Amino acid sequence: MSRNGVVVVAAGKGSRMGAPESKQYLQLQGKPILVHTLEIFERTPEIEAVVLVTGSEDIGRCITYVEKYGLTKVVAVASGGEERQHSVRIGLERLPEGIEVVAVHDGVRPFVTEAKIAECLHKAHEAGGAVLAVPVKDTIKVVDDSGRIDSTPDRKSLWAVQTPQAFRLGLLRQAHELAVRDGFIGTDDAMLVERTGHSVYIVEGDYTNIKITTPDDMLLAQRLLERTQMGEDEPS
Ligand SMILES: Nc1ccn([C@@H]2O[C@H](COP(=O)(O)OP(=O)(O)OP(=O)(O)O)[C@@H](O)[C@H]2O)c(=O)n1
Ligand SMILES: C[C@](O)(CO)[C@H](O)COP(=O)(O)O
Repeated sequence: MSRNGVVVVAAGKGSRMGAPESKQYLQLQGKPILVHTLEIFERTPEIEAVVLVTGSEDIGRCITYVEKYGLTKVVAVASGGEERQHSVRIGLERLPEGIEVVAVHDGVRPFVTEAKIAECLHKAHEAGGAVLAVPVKDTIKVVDDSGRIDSTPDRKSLWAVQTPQAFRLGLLRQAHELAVRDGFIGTDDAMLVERTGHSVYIVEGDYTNIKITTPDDMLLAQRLLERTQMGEDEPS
């Protein structure tokens, strides 16, 4: 059996949510968003170890959640960095020996499915790097600083990427080292791996795998959770 781990990053401040506390700790049906996310990885048989990265002030409550919710796969709770990329790098250092493929997942994406996690891991074993993504539905414009539309890229080639993003561990570590060397900060891990020249592949995901970012997303998340619990439609 292949050995896979996940780094769940949850050290952000949630400024766009504008809530009194970081959004990963907001409650959805009586449980923090982050716990909903961690429970999915707990249930996913392909995942052996979970490293949770959070704010230094939240380490204590995360350890309490690990015990309270029986999150037996969590092997470390680490203190994150200034940017998401720094938090990922810190998490990579806390994985157990022998992990071959690591997934990186946002703590605020609580609707990813076990099946999509498995598909992403499988593709990363095969190709080195794979990310969940969905085809863009809107027409996208490139706009300059004055608000004038500069161009309209062909939608056929545009995908909105999500997490998990899975990579062979050595490759992702090398990509992070290169980014540090060059002073490069990216908004996802695939960007760092792309810079190494290694190919990263898309695995088609679900539109329901949202990143809870703004207050509107909380309303949607509530409805998605109800739907999941009622065993309604398949994810879209
Ligand atoms: N220094 C950081 C910044 C972000 N994250 C995590 O990365 C994920 C995606 O980031 P985002 O949605 O941008 O979260 P925030 O940075 O918290 O939000 P905002 O940009 O609105 O402040 C979140 O789970 C967040 O906690 C992190 O671990 N460390
Ligand atoms: C990694 C990510 O969730 C992929 O969509 C996204 O890039 C995170 O970006 P953010 O700026 O931290 O929201």
